[in-house]
Order: sequence, then structure tokens, then C-alpha cells
Amino acid sequence: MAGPVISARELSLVFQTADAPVYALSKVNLEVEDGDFVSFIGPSGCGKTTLLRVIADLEQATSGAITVNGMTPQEARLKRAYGYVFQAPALYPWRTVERNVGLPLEIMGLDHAPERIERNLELVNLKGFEKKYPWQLSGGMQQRVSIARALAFDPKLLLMDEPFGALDEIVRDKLNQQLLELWDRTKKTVVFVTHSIPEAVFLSTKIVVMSPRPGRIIDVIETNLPKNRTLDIRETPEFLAIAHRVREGLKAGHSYED
Ligand SMILES: Nc1ncnc2c1ncn2[C@@H]1O[C@H](COP(=O)(O)OP(=O)(O)OP(=O)(O)O)[C@@H](O)[C@H]1O
Repeated sequence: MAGPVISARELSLVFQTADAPVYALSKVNLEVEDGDFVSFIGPSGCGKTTLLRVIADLEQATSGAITVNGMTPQEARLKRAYGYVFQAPALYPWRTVERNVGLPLEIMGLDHAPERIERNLELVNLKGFEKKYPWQLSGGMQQRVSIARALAFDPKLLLMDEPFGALDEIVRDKLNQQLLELWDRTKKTVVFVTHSIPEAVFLSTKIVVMSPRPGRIIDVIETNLPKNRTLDIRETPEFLAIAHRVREGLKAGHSYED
């Protein structure tokens, strides 16, 4: 059987700054299995983005070990083993939707990949919007374009850094539902950063609760909610019990003097 998609052992990262070192990650141990939907949740500054960036090789750990698809993060990055979605869509305004989605392929010299672009736009429910420009789309649609772009090389792993953080709640609900459908259809492994407890509980198979100073994991919750869930599940006792455990973890790890 294949090993975990992500395996981190005693991972620490210290940023050296002009005044004092910042302990962004301290002795993080984490296993992400194939097909998992894992959320990192915690207050500002607890190291969620840093951990995601270490996985993506955008930041290097100070100590400890990490593998991504059994490789170093650098090898995984060079093999395009993951897609990365940033908090802001970061689309090129002068390119149409299809040309934004096709950009990573174009950069690699694969400029004639219309079927791939079409399939990825279909996965984010944007068929028919190929010729539009980003400014003609709502914020939620723009973020869906950036998800389609992250799928360009059909990576098994999707890393998402608070992709819906700037959107209003109704749009966020809709996108959460669509993301769950995409995850179910494509069988991808997703690692997702969020501040929202309902979002983490609704989406995840595993919730990683983090705490700051130093950034560390204080609880890992396996959710076991049914796969074909709808937003109504948020009113069920099972859902509320998980949300309660996440909240307790966040409270335990948070110092309110900060
Ligand atoms: N390049 C850097 N240099 C110095 N300190 C940094 C750097 N990047 C992040 N930090 C610090 O590391 C800590 C963790 O930051 P990180 O962005 O990972 O937290 P986060 O949990 O994602 O926060 P947020 O929810 O606000 O995005 C913070 O104290 C932050 O100020």
C-alpha cells in the first residue's frame, strides 16, 4: 500500500527577525492520507499558512522531517505534485477565464490543452464563462477560476490557504458545497486553511487544531460525517459535537491577553 500523502515529524520553523526569533512551528507531527480532506484551524499567527507553505516548499523547516508523496517538498514542487490556491484569486485581468486557467500549462509549453481547461472549468461549475474576463465575475467566481487553475496539472494534492475567507457567508456556503462535490468526484487529497469552525467541520475528514506562540498542533479530530452531506448537517448533534470539540481546543490553546 502507498504511504501517506504528507508526513511531518517533529517539524519546527523559527523565523529570525531583527528583534526576536519567531517560533512559527514547534514539533509538528502530522499524517495526511490519500483522499483526506484536512483543515488547519487556529487563531491568527498560529502557523497555519507557514505549515502549508512548508508542505509546498515555499518555506523550509528549521528542523524535523517532512515528505510529500514520499518525496521532499522540493521534489514534489518540481514534479508539480500539488496545486496551490491563495487567499486572493490573483488572476490576470487582461486574460480571459480560459487563458487564466490555461496559464500554468502555457508556461510549460503545453498551450493546446483545451480539453483539460474545459474539464477543470466544468469541475468548478464555470462552463460557459470561458471568454469572460475576471472583472466580469463575482469574487466567488474568481476564486473558482483560481481553483480550476490550480488543477491544471491534475495534481493529487490541493493546498488551499483560506480560499473563501474574503467572501460573504452565503457565497462561502455555496462554494463549500461545490468544493466538497469536487473533492468527492476527483478523489483528491485537500489541505485547507481556515478560521471558520463551521467551514472546517463541514468540509473535513480530519481537523487539525493549532495554537500560537509557539505554533503547534493541540488536537487532531477525525470527523466521520457521511460523504454526501449537505449544509443541513450543520444542525445535527454529530456536527455540533465536533464543532464543540474544535472550540474547546481553540479555547485551551488561546491566551486572551494577546
Ligand atoms: N517571513 C516571515 N518572517 C518573520 N515572521 C514570520 C514570517 N512569516 C510568518 N511569520 C510569523 O510566523 C507566525 C505564523 O504566521 P502564519 O502566517 O503562518 O500564521 P497563520 O496561522 O497563517 O495566521 P493568519 O491566520 O493570520 O494567516 C506569525 O507570528 C507570523 O508573524
